[in-house]
Amino acid sequence: AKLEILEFPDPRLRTVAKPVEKVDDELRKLIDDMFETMYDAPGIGLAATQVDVHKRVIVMDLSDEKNEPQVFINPEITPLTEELAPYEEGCLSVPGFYEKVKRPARVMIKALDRDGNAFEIEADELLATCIQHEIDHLEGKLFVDYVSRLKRDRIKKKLEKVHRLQG
Ligand SMILES: O=C(O)C[C@@H](Cc1ccccc1)C(=O)SCC(=O)c1ccccc1
Ligand SMILES: [Zn+2]
Repeated sequence: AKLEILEFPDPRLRTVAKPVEKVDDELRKLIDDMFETMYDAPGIGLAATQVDVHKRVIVMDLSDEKNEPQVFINPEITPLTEELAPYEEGCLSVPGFYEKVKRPARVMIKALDRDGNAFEIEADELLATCIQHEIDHLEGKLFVDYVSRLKRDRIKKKLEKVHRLQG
């Protein structure tokens, strides 16, 4: 089922997600619903926090054909370089706004897959940017936290107005 995506400045987006205890069929149902929600948005990533489920689960698919789904459960990230790479990031929880964010260019990710098996991958380019953006969501952080307060307040005002008009 398609899930509702929370939008900034909803305070629930600031919740710190808890580790997954058990990778079971219930969790796999959530994962499938997250993929359906992400592909429909459309987006290339989605963290459980964004659909108001505060568990450390991320789904991603960077492919053009939308046929390379990736699942990261209880992800742990380690920067592999001090080099920072800039990227014009978007966010399904901050619709219509894009801001340049600098993040470590190469990272190591350790996580569980949808069957609960541990894996480890090295990421660079968009995969590195996106996984760091998603892990931020699990920590209650948003990409707007990296821009000036002035810019963040402008984005907040604009989205609050849109939400008021939506009633
Ligand atoms: O809010 C999210 O986590 C999803 C976000 C992920 C992300 C994109 C770009 C840089 C960092 C993180 C998005 O998917 S925003 C939408 C988007 O970027 C996109 C949508 C369709 C095709 C390609 C990109
Ligand atoms: Zn986001």
